[in-house]
Amino acid sequence: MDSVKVTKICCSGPTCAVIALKCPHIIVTIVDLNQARVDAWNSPDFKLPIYEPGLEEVVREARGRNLFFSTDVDKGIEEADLIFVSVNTPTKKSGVGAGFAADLNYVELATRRIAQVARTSKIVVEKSTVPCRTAESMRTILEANSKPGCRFDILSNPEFLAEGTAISDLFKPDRVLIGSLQTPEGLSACQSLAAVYANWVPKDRVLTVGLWSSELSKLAANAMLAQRISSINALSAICEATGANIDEVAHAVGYDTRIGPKFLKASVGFGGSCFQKDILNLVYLSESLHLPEVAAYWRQVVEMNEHQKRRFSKRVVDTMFNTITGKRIAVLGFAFKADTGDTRESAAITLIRDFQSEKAYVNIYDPQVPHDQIWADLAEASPLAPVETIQKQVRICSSAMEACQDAEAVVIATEWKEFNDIDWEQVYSNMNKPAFIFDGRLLVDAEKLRKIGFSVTTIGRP
Ligand SMILES: NC(=O)C1=CN([C@@H]2O[C@H](COP(=O)(O)OP(=O)(O)OC[C@H]3O[C@@H](n4cnc5c(N)ncnc54)[C@H](O)[C@@H]3O)[C@@H](O)[C@H]2O)C=CC1
Ligand SMILES: O=C(O)[C@H]1O[C@H](OP(=O)(O)OP(=O)(O)OC[C@H]2O[C@@H](n3ccc(=O)[nH]c3=O)[C@H](O)[C@@H]2O)[C@H](O)[C@@H](O)[C@@H]1O
Repeated sequence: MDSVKVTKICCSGPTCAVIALKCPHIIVTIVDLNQARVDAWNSPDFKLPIYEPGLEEVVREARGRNLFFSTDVDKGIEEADLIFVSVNTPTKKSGVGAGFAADLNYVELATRRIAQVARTSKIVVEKSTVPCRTAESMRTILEANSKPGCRFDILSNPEFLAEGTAISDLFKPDRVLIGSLQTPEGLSACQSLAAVYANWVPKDRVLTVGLWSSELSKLAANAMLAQRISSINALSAICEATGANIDEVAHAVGYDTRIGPKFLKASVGFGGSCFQKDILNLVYLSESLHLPEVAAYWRQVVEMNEHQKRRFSKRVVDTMFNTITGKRIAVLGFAFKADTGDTRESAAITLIRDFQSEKAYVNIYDPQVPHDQIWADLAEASPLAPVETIQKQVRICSSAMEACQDAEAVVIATEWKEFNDIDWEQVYSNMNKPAFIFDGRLLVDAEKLRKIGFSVTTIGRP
């Protein structure tokens, strides 16, 4: 069966901006219901809705050439041969599976829209991270609502990029995974999408597998990445209690080629929009399949992460003579990792909430996170606290130096490189004494800071 040559794509997000850049012969329209987001994508001065290194250059080159942004979802659907569904799939907050299951409402609404609007055959690509066998539901919805002569082929093509390195991940992916039904039509649709990636991804990096394997591989990859972090963080607690050094342990362990050195950095806890959500999704899936031991195994990865955050806040309080009431703490970094403005599930939010509940004053500085985002996150983290109370306890600062002024302690919550270049002597002279530093990211040179006079506490070191 001949595969369809894709000439028009409709989708959302950085992935499709890169497809447009690499495939000038394909018209790519990114559609989103959110007008403010689309306006930002289209803004004349390239004030894009997300901060992502390298993204602006991609959009500058392709926008208006073969890359377009629009809220006209229906037109986007109608004109495309291939549609990526990359809508949000957050953890459900209520109803069946609340707190664990993925909320598939947005995927279903987008799918129904495609069925309703399409007048010609389409390849529909599931890009969102979804539970195993979601493509089956999408196919049922599409087929039950399709117009005569219209056929839909569903593919799974999970996204593996990480925030902060999205553009380089997309330019040089470890692999592109495409799952399809193993029917002639399914395999042909798979070839159509593979041909798009072939414009810049070497053939041996495009893996084609069955639909369900592809869906599950995405959850599996995130679960195993997060599991490495929880493993190293669990070991960091043993280091603190024994005198071992977690960096040395990670280095020694990672030298084994079977284990490898990446993703073994101990931290105050992983954050981000996906690790927790996807593991909980896997936990729910396992429970639904009557596999309680499997569910418990994966759940522990998230529980260890919660434990790591709590352990860190407690160490701050313990070290500061068992009370931080009325003390000023500077929190450097609010994003869930460096090189992103994203704060979803950021460990900083939990730490600050803990400091607030100890009645400390908190100064926050992050080079990328907008101030109103910080306020919104803090309000959501403490729903019972009146806004005025939060505002009395917290100050958002526009530099690290300002945040550290008159503080008793500095907490490094995000590994922004610029925190290494801070004039620590100056910080020391501006702080109350004894001046404490708590490095939740293994970022700063503890010995150098001790020489200045700081009392330094680092994750995974005694
Ligand atoms: N953020 C990331 O780095 C990664 C995200 N993913 C997955 O990709 C999916 C999307 O994640 P994000 O981009 O972070 O979510 P997001 O919440 O930032 O963006 C989703 C967008 O979809 C739009 N939308 C919702 N329903 C729509 C509809 N019916 N029609 C058109 N637009 C609609 C929303 O307005 C929103 O702008 C999730 O399933 C996530 O797990 C996978 C890998 C990486
Ligand atoms: O599905 C997703 O959304 C994405 O989730 C992660 O990407 P992301 O969350 O953007 O960022 P990571 O670099 O994975 O970092 C996640 C968290 O783990 C922390 N981390 C990471 C690595 C490490 O060694 N130690 C550690 O604490 C980071 O600071 C951060 O808080 C995966 O790395 C991507 O492959 C995946 O596509």
